Amino acid sequence: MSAAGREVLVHPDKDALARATAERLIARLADAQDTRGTASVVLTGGRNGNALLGALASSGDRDRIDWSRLDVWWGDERFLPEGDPERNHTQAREALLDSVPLDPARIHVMPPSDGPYAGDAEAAAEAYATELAAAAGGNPAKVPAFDVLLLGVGPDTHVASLFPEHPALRETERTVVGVHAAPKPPPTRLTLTLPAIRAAEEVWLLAAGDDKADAVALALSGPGELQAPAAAVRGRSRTLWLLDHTAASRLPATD
Ligand SMILES: O=C1O[C@H](COP(=O)(O)O)[C@@H](O)[C@H](O)[C@H]1O
Repeated sequence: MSAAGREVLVHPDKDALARATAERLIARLADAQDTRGTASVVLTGGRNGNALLGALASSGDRDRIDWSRLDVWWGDERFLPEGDPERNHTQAREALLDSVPLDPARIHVMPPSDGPYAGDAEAAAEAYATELAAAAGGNPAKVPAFDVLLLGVGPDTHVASLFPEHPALRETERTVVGVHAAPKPPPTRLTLTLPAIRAAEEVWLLAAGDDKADAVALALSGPGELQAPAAAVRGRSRTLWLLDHTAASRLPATD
């Protein structure tokens, strides 16, 4: 199925979606490493992102990825103290990162709220932007050309921490910004901006379950970008919507 340049793949249920996406990601990252020596992935938080990481951890193929040559970044983070169970980093560690031999220097965590940027989300965002720019290798986008950037889709169509009608969505210069008064807790967050997301080679959006069906239908119906952030993201070479049957159930029927 294709919707305005996007590919839409539908899996039977949430578990099948997580397993199939894990295998797809292993193949994509291993291929990048065969070609270039290294690979990069941008992780998402949320239920589907964590289910994917769990499926990666339990895949028999997982060591086709050379974990020591993988750069791991985040698309957004909840601005909370280090180790807080609601931080996307904490959840990713539990689901996958603590069980694979990653190079600690290649795990690029967004700063917590209790470190050197205590309580200052703007300073934390700037620090992450600096880290991205240092790894960009001359890319004018000031971020690396990520091989795969993963995004969960919220029930309101938010992706990363870009919420409908929020100021962060209008950002055209900075690659990372602080988000304040987010409609989903916690209210303070850090997020990649649209220009940073659109610098990725491939963007993969994940959605499963009935509470995502309206968001998926809206985002793929050609809405305004401020109204539906999920409609505003795309990869340079590929934009892939990876859904389960329930999340896809309100899309228009195709022949
Ligand atoms: O808060 C967040 O939510 C979104 C979507 O999460 P889900 O549980 O509704 O799938 C997630 O993509 C984002 O990274 C996270 O910070």
